[in-house]
Amino acid sequence: MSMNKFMHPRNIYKSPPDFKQLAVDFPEFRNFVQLDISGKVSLDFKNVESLRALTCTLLKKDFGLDVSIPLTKLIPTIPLRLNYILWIEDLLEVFGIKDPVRGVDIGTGASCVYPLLGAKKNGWKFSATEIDSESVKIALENVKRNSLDNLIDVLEVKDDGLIINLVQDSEYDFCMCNPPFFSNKEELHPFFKARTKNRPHPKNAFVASDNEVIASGGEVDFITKLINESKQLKNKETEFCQGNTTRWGLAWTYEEINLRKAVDPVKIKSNKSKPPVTHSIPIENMDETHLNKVTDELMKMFKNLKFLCEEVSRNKQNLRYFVSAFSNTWSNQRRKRREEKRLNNSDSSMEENQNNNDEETSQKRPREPLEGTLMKRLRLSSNESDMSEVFFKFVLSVKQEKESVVLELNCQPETENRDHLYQILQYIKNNFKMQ
Ligand SMILES: C[S@@+](CC[C@H](N)C(=O)[O-])C[C@H]1O[C@@H](n2cnc3c(N)ncnc32)[C@H](O)[C@@H]1O
Repeated sequence: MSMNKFMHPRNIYKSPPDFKQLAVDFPEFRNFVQLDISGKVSLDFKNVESLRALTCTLLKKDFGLDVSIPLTKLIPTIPLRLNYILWIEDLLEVFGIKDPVRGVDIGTGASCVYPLLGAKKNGWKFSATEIDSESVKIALENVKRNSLDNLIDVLEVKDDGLIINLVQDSEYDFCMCNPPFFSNKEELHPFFKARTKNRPHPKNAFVASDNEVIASGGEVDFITKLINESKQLKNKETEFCQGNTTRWGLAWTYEEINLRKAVDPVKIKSNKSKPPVTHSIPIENMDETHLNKVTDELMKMFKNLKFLCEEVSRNKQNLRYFVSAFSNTWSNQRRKRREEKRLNNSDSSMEENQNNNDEETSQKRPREPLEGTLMKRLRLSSNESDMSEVFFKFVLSVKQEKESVVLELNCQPETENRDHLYQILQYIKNNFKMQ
């Protein structure tokens, strides 16, 4: 739950749910928790039934929703789904749209989670589309069980258009979508889309039917199709859309309105109070390739430092990344190198000793320092291997200016440490070599 600080400021799950209290209050949840000898209650996130129990219990406790989802269908993570609803609330506020609000949810799934949340929490009306007939049936039952059929229409659709048929004769204030993320079965592997092999293993079990998460062309084609359809509907009432798989949100409008006024998930994460740490790399005869050359060099450096680097946004003049470090791999580099060199030397002479069984040489080397050296090596390697917890996280912007590329580093509030930021920038300055 260390990622909770990334959540929307109004997300009630910024403080993790109290599993103990949930187990006391909800017997159906109690069956899935473990109690250790210290009295701590935990949940096995790798178990799909436990995840379903958590989802259904949170929906019941926090929204009064009674939802049933078969284990063969996508089990929505409620804190993330709530994030998107809150984001839409913010966008509607920017547009000045108040009751009655009417939206479309494309691919609502068996849970019908977004319409149920939006209708119950805010009284929004929804047209919820779904291509999978089994999911449509279950979604309809979920809507009915919660007496929300006056607000939510679940529509079974064909794969012949996402909103084009829907929006022909009705008006909507927004259109949202959590698209099928993958384009084929191979992509279901957790590392397929990872930009680095260092990405930690997912902590949660993943279950969904193939149709729910696979569509020809994956999320990019799905959203491209949606954008193209929305262009055709430009003068109709399509205001914005959200596409989301890995917590990325995409919103657009044809109105003269600055969507940035709404809560920007990236802005939430960056540190607004302190200015970024910056460094300017002078470039002679700047052209459009230089920005990429600089970022390529930075990525190589970050790979050496075992950082996890995720691109957040990209345009011709500006690239932005979230960078996570899992231990301090950047400071005292010279000392670490010296240490390693010394270890290597001592290792090779130790091998020589063993191979040659040269009594004289072995007598020259006392035992004590050797043990000390081995211990140091253990400490170094254990420092570097734990990828499960983020040690330090920052935002890196790489901006092309007239005769330079400017780097801006900014702390993420949850691991705020300006010293780390200065040290990492110093490491970059010391090691940056433009090819
Ligand atoms: C990733 S799931 C999202 C389900 C749910 N909205 C959620 O967030 O948990 C994508 C859903 O889109 C549906 N889908 C795929 N193609 C579609 C299409 N052309 N029109 C409507 N729904 C579609 C899938 O069946 C699946 O239920």
